[in-house]
Amino acid sequence: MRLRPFSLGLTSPLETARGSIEQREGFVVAVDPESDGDSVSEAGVGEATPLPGWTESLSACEATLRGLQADRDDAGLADALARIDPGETPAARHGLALALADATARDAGRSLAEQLARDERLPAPADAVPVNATIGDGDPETTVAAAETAVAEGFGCLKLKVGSRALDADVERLRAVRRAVDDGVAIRADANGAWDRETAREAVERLASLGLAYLEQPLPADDVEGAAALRDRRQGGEVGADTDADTDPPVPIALDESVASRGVDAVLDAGAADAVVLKPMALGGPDRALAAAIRAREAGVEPVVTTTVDAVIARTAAVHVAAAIPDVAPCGLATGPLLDADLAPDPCPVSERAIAVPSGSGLAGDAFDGLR
Ligand SMILES: O=C(O)CCC(=O)c1ccccc1C(=O)O
Ligand SMILES: [Mg+2]
Repeated sequence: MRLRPFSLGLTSPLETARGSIEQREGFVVAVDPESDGDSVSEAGVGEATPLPGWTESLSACEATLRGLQADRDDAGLADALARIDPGETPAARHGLALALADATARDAGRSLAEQLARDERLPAPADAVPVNATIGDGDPETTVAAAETAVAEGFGCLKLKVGSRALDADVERLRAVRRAVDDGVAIRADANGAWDRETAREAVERLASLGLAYLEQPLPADDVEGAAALRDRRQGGEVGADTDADTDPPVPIALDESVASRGVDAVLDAGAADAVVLKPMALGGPDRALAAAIRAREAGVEPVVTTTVDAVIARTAAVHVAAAIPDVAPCGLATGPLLDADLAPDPCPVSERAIAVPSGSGLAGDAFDGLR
C-alpha cells in the first residue's frame, strides 16, 4: 500500500451552518500488486479524504493508514482492511476499501459499479445517475443568482444550505429561489444540524407551502429521536392553525450527519427519516455506503449518495455507488467544480443534470493510471 498526500483548495468556500469548507486534504491510496500477498493481480487506487465532523481528523486517518503499512506481514491487505474500524476512521477505511475494490473490479474486467452490484446481488447498474446542484449559504441575491445559473446549466434539483441565519431570513431566501425557478425544479434545503427542536418544527411548518423535496438534517446529529418526532407530528395532523400546513403535503426529512454518527440502522429503526444521505467517505467505504442504501430501500427510505467534497477518485467511486442503486434519486455528486484543482482530469463531468458512469474497468479504465 502506498500513500500520497494531497491538498486541494475550493474555488470559493462552501458555506454551511457548521462552518465553511475551504480546503480538502487527504491521501491517494494505491495498492500495488507486486507487494501484495492477495489473489489480486491488478493495481488499484483509492482516496482517503477526511472531513472532521463527518469523519476522523487528517492525523488520525494518516496514523491508521501508516500503522497498517508498518504492521503488515503476509496477512495481506484484505486483513488490513478488516482491522480498520469504520466507526473510528471511516476515511482511512474508504481509502483502502476503494483501492482493493478498484483492483478487484479491474482484475475481473468489470466497472466498479458492476462489481459492487454483483457483491450485493443487485440488477445491472445504471449508465448514468441524476445529480443535484450544491449551493452554499449566501445572501438572498447571491443564492438566487446561483440557483438561476444552476438551472441554466441544466440542473433540475437544487440543494441549498440553510441554518446559518435566522429562520425568517432562510424562509425568505428559499421563497426567493422558489419564485425564481420553474415549478418543475426540485429544491432541497440542508440545515446541517443547526436548529433546536422548536426552530425545526417552525421551519417545517413555514416551509410546507414551498413544496421542498426534503429538509436535510434540521436537528443535531445525535437528536435522532427529535427527527422522528418531527416526522410523526407532521404526519399526525397536529399542525399549527396559523399555517397552511394542513393542506400542503408535509416536508420530507432527510438525515445525513445522524447516519454518519449513529449509523443507518439506528436512523431506520427510529423511523427518523424519509431519506438518508450517504457519504461513502463518512460511512467507511463504497461497499458500506451501498449496503446502507440497500437497507434504507428495504425500510422504505430513499437513499441519496453524496460526497464530502472529495477529490476525483472518491467522487468517481461515489458515482459508481449511486449507479448500483436501482432508480436512485438525484445525488449530491456534482461537487467537482467546487475544487480549484484536482488529482486528475474528471472522468465524470455533469451533463444535463446527470453524470454518466465511466465505462472502463474499475473506477474509470485508464483514467487514473498516473495515480496507480
Ligand atoms: O449533497 C451535496 O449536494 C453535496 C455535498 C454536501 O452538501 C456536503 C459536503 C461536505 C460536507 C457536508 C455536506 C452535506 O451534505 O452536509
Ligand atoms: Mg448534508
